[in-house]
Amino acid sequence: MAQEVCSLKAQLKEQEKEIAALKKKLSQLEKSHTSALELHDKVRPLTPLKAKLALSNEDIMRYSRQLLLPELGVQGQLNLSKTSVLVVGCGGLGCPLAQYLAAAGIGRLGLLDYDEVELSNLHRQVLHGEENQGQAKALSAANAARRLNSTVECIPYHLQLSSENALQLIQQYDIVADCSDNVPTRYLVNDACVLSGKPLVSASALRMEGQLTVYNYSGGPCYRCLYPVPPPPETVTNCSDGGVLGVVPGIMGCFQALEVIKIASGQGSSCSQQLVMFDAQDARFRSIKLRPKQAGCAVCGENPSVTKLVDYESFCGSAATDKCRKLNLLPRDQRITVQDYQSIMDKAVPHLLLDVRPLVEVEICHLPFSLNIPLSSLEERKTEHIQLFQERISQLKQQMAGDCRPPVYVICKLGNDSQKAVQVLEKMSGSEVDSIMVKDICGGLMAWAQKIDPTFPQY
Ligand SMILES: Nc1ncnc2c1ncn2[C@@H]1O[C@H](COP(=O)(O)OP(=O)(O)OP(=O)(O)O)[C@@H](O)[C@H]1O
Ligand SMILES: [Zn+2]
Repeated sequence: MAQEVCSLKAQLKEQEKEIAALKKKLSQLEKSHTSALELHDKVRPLTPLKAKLALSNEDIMRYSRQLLLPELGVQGQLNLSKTSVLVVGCGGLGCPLAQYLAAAGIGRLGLLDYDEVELSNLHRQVLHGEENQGQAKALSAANAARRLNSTVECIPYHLQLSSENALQLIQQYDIVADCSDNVPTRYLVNDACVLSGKPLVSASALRMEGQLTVYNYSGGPCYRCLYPVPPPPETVTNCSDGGVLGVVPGIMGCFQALEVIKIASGQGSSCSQQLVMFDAQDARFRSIKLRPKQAGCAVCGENPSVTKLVDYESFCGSAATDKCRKLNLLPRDQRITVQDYQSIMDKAVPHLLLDVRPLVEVEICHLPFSLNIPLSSLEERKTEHIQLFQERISQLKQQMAGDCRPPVYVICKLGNDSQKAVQVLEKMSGSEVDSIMVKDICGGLMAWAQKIDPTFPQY
């Protein structure tokens, strides 16, 4: 009887988890579906932007504080009203940028993003609110910008910028702002801007640092002039890996808005061939001169080899989204799934769970009984960590009957670092380490949260 009650309770718990996951999915689908009608999911030709000949009384009231600036004045304001800007990415940079461009009275704002709003976006993507979770970022940003200034024409594009649509889209705008977060998109936006002769105001933000420059403007270099070869994919970090303090993209997005406004109003930007770096730790901006436009540049040089858009994911060796950056370093038999690990836990099979994330992430959440040794410490063979690991293996051996190899399962956030850790452990010598059987848990803790335990925090 008691056994039956227990089993029913366990079944009920399982079904509750499934229901919670389904409810979440349903609400996200409903939100994006109801708003989908207004969204542009493909590129359509736009009607030309109507040029204002004079400011209305309402315009004068609304923009009075900036009209007073001799640097802007009435002509600058009229210039803003006839300028269109395409914002690529409505995330940490795109939100403040779009907010200030709308407030300043830019004529037309194209807001492009393939993604939907998530809770973890809200600390920095300030145009989106809690009620927008699950909604297309492009639409959420467009609605927020319209609330701020209904005279600005906002066009939401819920699509991924790609080699197929970039030229058609970018040709319809006067200025482009790159607010994306991945290398293939940066090259794509750059090449499309060079091929269509548009200035590109580009920024980035990570951890406590930001950068800004203006490409393809006033005879200055393009992105490829400076970075002809993409960086190795494993050296690139983004906000979901490295973290970012929300204010930092806030500052950099505002800075992008400033340069866009200066270009659009006619003052001009001084950031061509200039890289501005912001260090939030020291509260300091520094500026360095970049090399000039390169005659040998593949896209803007004298004999360009890139005359049309290419396959940027192959060129960079990485995906144009940060959603599927999954490495496959280990053979299948050296990896277990989160379901496999759940059954190991349920059956109480003796093993060691090694969590190789940095301590700061382990403090956010972790599975019970895991041993934390960050990947960097394993790579550097830090003596105290290796000793700790060996002690735990000895304990495990004592606990296990017979002479089979003690199993070590390695976990991280997404299943990339854990594979690297397996490779490091395999190369290690020493009697305790030699005898282990080490495997990686595919998809890491985020797969655990999605597939096994919906109450486990996703970060
Ligand atoms: N090729 C692309 N087409 C459309 N949108 C893009 C493209 N590449 C990147 N983006 C968008 O650019 C934005 C970058 O912003 P940011 O890095 O702040 O957001 P995020 O990807 O939501 O963050 P996180 O990495 O924390 O999940 C994202 O919303 C992303 O969807
Ligand atoms: Zn160039």
